[in-house]
Amino acid sequence: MPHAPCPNTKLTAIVLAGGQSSRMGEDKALLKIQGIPLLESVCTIAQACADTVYIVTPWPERYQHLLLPDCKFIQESPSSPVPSPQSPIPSPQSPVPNPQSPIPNPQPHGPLVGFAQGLAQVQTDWVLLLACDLPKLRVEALQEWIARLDTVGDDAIAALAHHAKGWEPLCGFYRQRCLPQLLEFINQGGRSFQQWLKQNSVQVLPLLEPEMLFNCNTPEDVWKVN
Ligand SMILES: Nc1nc2c(ncn2[C@@H]2O[C@H](COP(=O)(O)OP(=O)(O)OP(=O)(O)O)[C@@H](O)[C@H]2O)c(=O)[nH]1
Ligand SMILES: [Mg+2]
Repeated sequence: MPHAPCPNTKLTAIVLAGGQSSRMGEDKALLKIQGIPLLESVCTIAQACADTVYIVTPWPERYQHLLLPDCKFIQESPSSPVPSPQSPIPSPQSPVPNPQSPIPNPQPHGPLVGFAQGLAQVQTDWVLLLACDLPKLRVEALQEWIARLDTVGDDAIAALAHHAKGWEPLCGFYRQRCLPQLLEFINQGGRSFQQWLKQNSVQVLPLLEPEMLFNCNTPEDVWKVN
């Protein structure tokens, strides 16, 4: 049953779907978990939490057949890592390439650059960033986090869960106004979320349901959830 959107939440969601899925050996976004492609389930949850959902990917044509009502594709630009006045990234409304045309397979820049290209389109103060490989996401847990955003200190650029390996960057919240410093970090060659976050103030979100962050990277991971 679809969840009702959070009232009064001016939030945008960005779902990243441009990874190589090299450990999985097939595109994780299309992988069916309990019969539903992962990208579809993650976007359904994103829509229950946010007013606008963007999917950042270099290959939107791959996902056109999925049930993604009202999600907007942002086609990741392969030639320019970050948006600049000379090379604006296409607007989310711009037509996606004809599926009949040859499928480009550019080398992706990695999730940090994908995120920056998405963030450049965002109009709300806060953004929920999600990987597309999170089969155990829960709307209620995300909504609990959303309810805390009003209390996040002004100096924090993000509100994220923290675990033994560091911040969980691909299931959490960022302030839109962090874009200039993110672009600066990327322009200096930075590509690591953890390195970028180390340079900034980040608020910790309580991780009440650690299993929610389980991400499906290998075929063995799929057996655990299917
Ligand atoms: N838009 C975009 N998303 C990316 C890019 N690289 C990774 N992602 C996404 O980031 C999330 C986490 O990616 P990983 O779990 O590291 O997966 P991956 O890079 O696809 O897989 P591996 O090749 O096995 O590391 C997934 O949602 C990926 O689709 C990128 O260059 N662009
Ligand atoms: Mg992963």
